[in-house]
Amino acid sequence: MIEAKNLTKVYGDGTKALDSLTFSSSSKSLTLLGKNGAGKTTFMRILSTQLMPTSGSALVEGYDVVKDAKKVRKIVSSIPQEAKPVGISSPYEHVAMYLTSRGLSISEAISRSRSVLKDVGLWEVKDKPTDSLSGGMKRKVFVAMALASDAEVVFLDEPTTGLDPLSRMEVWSILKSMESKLVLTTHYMEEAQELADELLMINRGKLVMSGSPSSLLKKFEGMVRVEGTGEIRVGRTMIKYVRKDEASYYVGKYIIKPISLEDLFIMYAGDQELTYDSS
Ligand SMILES: Nc1ncnc2c1ncn2[C@@H]1O[C@H](COP(=O)(O)OP(=O)(O)OP(=O)(O)O)[C@@H](O)[C@H]1O
Repeated sequence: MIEAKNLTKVYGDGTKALDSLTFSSSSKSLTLLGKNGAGKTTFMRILSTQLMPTSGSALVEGYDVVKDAKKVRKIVSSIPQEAKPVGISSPYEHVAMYLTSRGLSISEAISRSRSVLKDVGLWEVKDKPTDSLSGGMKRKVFVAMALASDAEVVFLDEPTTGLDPLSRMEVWSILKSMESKLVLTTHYMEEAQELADELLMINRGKLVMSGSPSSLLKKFEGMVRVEGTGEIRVGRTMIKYVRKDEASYYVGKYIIKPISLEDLFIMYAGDQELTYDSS
């Protein structure tokens, strides 16, 4: 269970990254969505005890992230967005050392590292210095660490950024097979669709909406997206949402796309108050 009550974070330079965020979730897999700078990483860092809130409270599995920080650290594993491997150490050393630092015996750490490195497809490069691996493979080292941790709650900040489409799908299937609860951030809407039981959308540190992908997409039920015309502007693209039975009018002249989480993002992640236009 993840709970936040009036959670606020003001950084030293006065930036208010979280603004009285109140939210609770008992989902197995929670995905945080929001524009760059919305406050997702700040929220994850507070939940995983890497950052102190300015005010308000947050609980992970019932433990307060400030008062019970040591207990929280025992049950969570966190892979930050900016995580960089130690270049001279191998994937195998990364995973095994991480596990021993979490209190596993050396023999347990060795056997679990071996099995996880096979699972994530890093077995053939397990003894190479991570410096010599590709960017995507380096990212997978951290996925392997999270997977191996067996933590009750695993926080992953943009876990598949930089991975090729096949590797990304492999990582999704690994994450789905994990028993741990997952809290992740992503800018890939297919990833959110694939992994999230529940979405939390944040804008300027405030909760915009939360719910299952299917319940949130009900807002667009019976509609399609038309690109090339309309009032909504995303960069140079003009968009509107019309009812499916009106779509035939646009066929051949405009691009018509089925509704996806991207549309939820377009409509709600920013500051604009947008409305459906079916004229
Ligand atoms: N150490 C810091 N000092 C000052 N401001 C910060 C610091 N870290 C983040 N911020 C600011 O806090 C706000 C929220 O940042 P945060 O990293 O939480 O956003 P985010 O939603 O994770 O963004 P992204 O999707 O780009 O990773 C932004 O305005 C950011 O510039």
